[in-house]
Amino acid sequence: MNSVNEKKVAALAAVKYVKSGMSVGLGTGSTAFFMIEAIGEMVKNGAVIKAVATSNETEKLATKIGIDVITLAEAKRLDVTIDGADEVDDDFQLIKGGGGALLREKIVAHNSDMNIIIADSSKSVSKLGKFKLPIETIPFATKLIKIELEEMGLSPVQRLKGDADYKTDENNDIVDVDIWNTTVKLTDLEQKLKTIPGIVETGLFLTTTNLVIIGKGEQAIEKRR
Ligand SMILES: O=C[C@H](O)[C@H](O)[C@H](O)COP(=O)(O)O
Repeated sequence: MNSVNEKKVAALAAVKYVKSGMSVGLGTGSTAFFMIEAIGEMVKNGAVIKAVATSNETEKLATKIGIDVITLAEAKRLDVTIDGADEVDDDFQLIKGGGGALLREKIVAHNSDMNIIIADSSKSVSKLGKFKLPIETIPFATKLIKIELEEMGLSPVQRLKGDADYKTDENNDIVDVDIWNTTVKLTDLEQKLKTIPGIVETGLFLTTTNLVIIGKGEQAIEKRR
């Protein structure tokens, strides 16, 4: 079975945790797409769902299919958030932000009672870091941050869109770094990166995930923290 179908299998298994009356965080990306579609179906069938979107792209899609999108301030707290990941390890640690949505995703995850990560089997890894770690930076500081990241041995590359700098929904830059060979513990690395002024957020999600659902063939494999 190809990864697209595995994404759908995982997404549909996750949507079973969504009940009418809940406030739901909607993730971003090609796996989250199937979850948003399925929640749209629930709404069509009468479920009352209030949703907070983790990106402009997700907001557009959710609104188009009739999901009531509210602000995080209006929701205050979310019952559950369902989101994808670029990599997930056996300790429920993630790399996210391949699609540039890591900042809002991390804020929404932080404000959710339950966080479910959905992914196809290719995203499940024993060690994070084959996927480059996205770091969101303030444009004023990006060039100098890149120098610091270079000195840390992280081989930073600023993300581009065509010939121009890639911009996030918050109009920030993304610098992708290579953490595969880093000897620093991920929690320490995260802490260190966050002390550099101008780094807004990293795509390391180390503590927020409660449940991982991996689509493997026709099966949805659930792993609870
Ligand atoms: O910025 C994007 C998000 O973190 C996505 O959830 C992540 O990149 C996974 O996306 P996809 O499901 O398309 O592989």
